[in-house]
Amino acid sequence: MAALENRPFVKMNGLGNEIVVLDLRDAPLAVPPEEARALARPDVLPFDQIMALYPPTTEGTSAFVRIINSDGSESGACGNGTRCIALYEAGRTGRDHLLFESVAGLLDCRIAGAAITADMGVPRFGWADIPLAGPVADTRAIELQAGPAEAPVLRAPSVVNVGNPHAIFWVEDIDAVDLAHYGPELEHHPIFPARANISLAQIVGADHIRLKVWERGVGLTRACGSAACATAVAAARLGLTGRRVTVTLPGGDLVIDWRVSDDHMLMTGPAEFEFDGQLSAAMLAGAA
Ligand SMILES: N[C@@H](CCC[C@H](N)C(=O)O)C(=O)O
Repeated sequence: MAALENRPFVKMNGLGNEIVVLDLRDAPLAVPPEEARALARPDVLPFDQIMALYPPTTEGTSAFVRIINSDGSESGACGNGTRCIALYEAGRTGRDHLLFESVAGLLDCRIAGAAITADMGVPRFGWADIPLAGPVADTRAIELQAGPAEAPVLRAPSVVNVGNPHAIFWVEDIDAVDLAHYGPELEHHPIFPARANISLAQIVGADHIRLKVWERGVGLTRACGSAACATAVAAARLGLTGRRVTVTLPGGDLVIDWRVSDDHMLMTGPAEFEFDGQLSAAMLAGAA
C-alpha cells in the first residue's frame, strides 16, 4: 500500500505556482519521493510543490512544514507555498496571523483581505551559505556563464540563499532569452553542489523587476516567491533598485520589502484554493 493512500489533499496556487497541501499532522508520514513524482504527472495531479504539514515542535506555531518539489527532492523554502498554507490554516482556524516552522526557520504570515504577507527571514550571501563549490570573493556577481564561450548569452549572476539557493542573471529583456534551454544546465552546474533555482531578471525601474524562473527540481514555473525575494535583495545589493520592489512574474505580481530594521524579507501576494480530494492508490502509482 502506498504511504499516502487515502490521505486528503488540498490543491491551491500562489500566482499560478501549483501547490498541493498535505496535512499530515494527524499521521506524520514522510512523503516518498516516488509517490511525489507519480502524483506530479500531468494527467494525475500536476504540482510544483507539496507543502506537507507535520505536528509543530514549538509552542505557538501551527505546523512544521516540509517542501517537496515535483521531482521528489526537498527544499528549504517556498514563498508561494507559504502563502498557500497560511490561507489553508486561516480557513481552518479563522486566524489571520499564522506561524509555521520550516527547516530554514520560522515563517510568520499575516492575512489582510486578499493580501498575504509572509516573513521569509534574512537572506544569506556567503559563498558557503549558497552553497557554492568553492570560495568566491563577491557573490553579487560570480564567474559563471551560459551560451557560446566567445559570446555568452548569460553571465555573472548574483547568488543568494533565502532558505534555498538562487542564481539571478541580469538581462535587458527576459523574453529575449530561452530560459527553458539554459535552465537545466545551470541548475545542475558543478558550481552549485545543491543545485540552484535559476532566474532571469530585468530591471524595469528602481521599484520594479520582471522575473522568469527555472525552479530547481521542477522546471519553468509561473511564479516563484523565494526567487522574487532573492532577486529583490540581490538587486538592492547591487544598487539597481531600492529595498521595496514589485516583482512581476508570468503569474502576476509580488511585492518584496527588504526591511531596513532587521533585514527580513517580507513577501506580499495572493493565494487561492482550487479543489480538494483524497489520494488514491492509482494516483500514487501515476495513473489518472
Ligand atoms: N515555488 C517556490 C520555490 C520552491 C522550491 C525550489 N524549487 C527549490 O528547490 O529550492 C517558491 O515560491 O519559492
